[in-house]
Amino acid sequence: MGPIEIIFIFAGFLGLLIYVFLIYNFNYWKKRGVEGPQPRLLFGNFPSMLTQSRHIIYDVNDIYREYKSKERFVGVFALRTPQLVVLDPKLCQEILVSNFQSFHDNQFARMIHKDLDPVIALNPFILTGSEWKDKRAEITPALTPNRIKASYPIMQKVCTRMTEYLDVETLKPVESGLNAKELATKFTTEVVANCVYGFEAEAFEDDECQIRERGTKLINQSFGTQLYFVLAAFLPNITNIYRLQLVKPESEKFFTDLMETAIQLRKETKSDRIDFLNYLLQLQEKKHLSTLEMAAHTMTFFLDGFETSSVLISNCLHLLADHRDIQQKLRDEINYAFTSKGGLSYEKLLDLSYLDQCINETLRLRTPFPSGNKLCTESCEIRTNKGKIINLEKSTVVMLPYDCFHHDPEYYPDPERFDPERFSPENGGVKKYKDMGVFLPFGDGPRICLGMKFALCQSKAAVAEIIRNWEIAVNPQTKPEFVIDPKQFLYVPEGGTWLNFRRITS
Ligand code: HEM
Repeated sequence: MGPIEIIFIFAGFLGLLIYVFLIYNFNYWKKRGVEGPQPRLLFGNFPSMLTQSRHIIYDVNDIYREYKSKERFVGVFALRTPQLVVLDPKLCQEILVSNFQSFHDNQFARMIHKDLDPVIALNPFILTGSEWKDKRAEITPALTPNRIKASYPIMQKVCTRMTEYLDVETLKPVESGLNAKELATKFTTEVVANCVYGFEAEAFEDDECQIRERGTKLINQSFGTQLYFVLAAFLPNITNIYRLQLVKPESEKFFTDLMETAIQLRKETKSDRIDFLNYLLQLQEKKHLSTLEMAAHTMTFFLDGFETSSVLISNCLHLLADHRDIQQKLRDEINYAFTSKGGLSYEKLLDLSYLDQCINETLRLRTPFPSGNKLCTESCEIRTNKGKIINLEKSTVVMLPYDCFHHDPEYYPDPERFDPERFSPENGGVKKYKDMGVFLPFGDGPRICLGMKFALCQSKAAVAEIIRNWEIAVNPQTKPEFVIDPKQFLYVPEGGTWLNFRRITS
């Protein structure tokens, strides 16, 4: 046998091995009697994970629509790894709330290692088991309604700064309009920097604002990291064998230095502002936290807080710009509550029922986190539609497709329509949908979003400020159809949201 033949035989053998490796798991769900779509070689049931030709939630929606009338859940393959997709909101509620002890961790926890990435590993979203419980309890008092109320004057100041910024920007002869997401991110960066670090980020003054840039690029997005995530989808155990540092060392240093400066400044100025930093300093004294631990706490606020809320704000502005009648109705409500002396007080802001409806309808239609991926932490039994009991193995990833529930005509008639009336008090308000388990923008149960009230407050403050002062319209540069950007994890449109602003008050 010559060398060419040997190479051919070797290549054929290797090809066969890879083929067997890719498909040998594909009968995993069949063996257990769980229905589901046929996986494709290499791609499994979520081809978009590899091709990135569309956002993965579109693949999930296709499966949901095909199976939801037949099954409570289906077995799928993320490339080659078995996962369960929940189709029944009642089962979703069980996983999030009543059977929480069997699903208390997030899948993402597998990817992060405390010794390598301490600034993000202490985020409650990442933490697992009792460590999660302790850190969540530690951070919860920082986000009580009283503390949010105390931060509201800061938000109002940032609102004024945003209007000044818009006054200047809208004078510029730019045909493309303004990028709503950019505007919203400037706003949330400034609010979070002020509330967390106690100083200004100068996000409106500086297009290359350091805090924002560093925050957005905190997780290394190199080709190597992306490859690691894809490999982890093929071979989940790789995260135990080869551990990758996700945060660049210079970014970690930037945020710990920032924390040190913030602490020093607060001690020097002896400010008694009841903000997040004030709470952290009390916590540091009580629990002797290191600067790194303090920085990790601020990262929780920062990472979870600025991007998600800016997605909500920009999507809400987009929908309002597209529905001028709803925009005007909202403006009337805001103007009625606004007084020239006190502006829009915290209590009044939270009392604006139509604003609340518009925000909830945006969260339904364009859910920033379109799904939740939970880990089965303790094997348990789940029941199929026909009453058959399936034993779910420990470590199985369970996908909760929030976006699919939010777009299901069975729960929301004419689901693609932006209709804030769905959430009116006369129609049962948001409670009706929460009770049905079909309104989940913030998740539910013991792990429900910790910053929900803060997020709603800052988002409402920004939307109210803009709608009161500006008439907004969609600029033609915005794509007519909202297609989620496949390269983003959150719900943002391809091509961005571009809006025209016309001043109505001076
Ligand atoms: C519109 C804005 C936001 C949305 C849509 C959102 C959504 C979510 C969702 C879906 C989860 C997962 C819940 C689950 O596991 O079931 C979550 C968790 C979390 N969020 Fe938010 N979030 C937002 C803003 C914020 C803000 C402003 C903060 C901090 C100030 C924050 C802090 C957290 C934390 C710490 C967790 C982890 C909770 C835990 O695992 O115990 N979020 N959020």
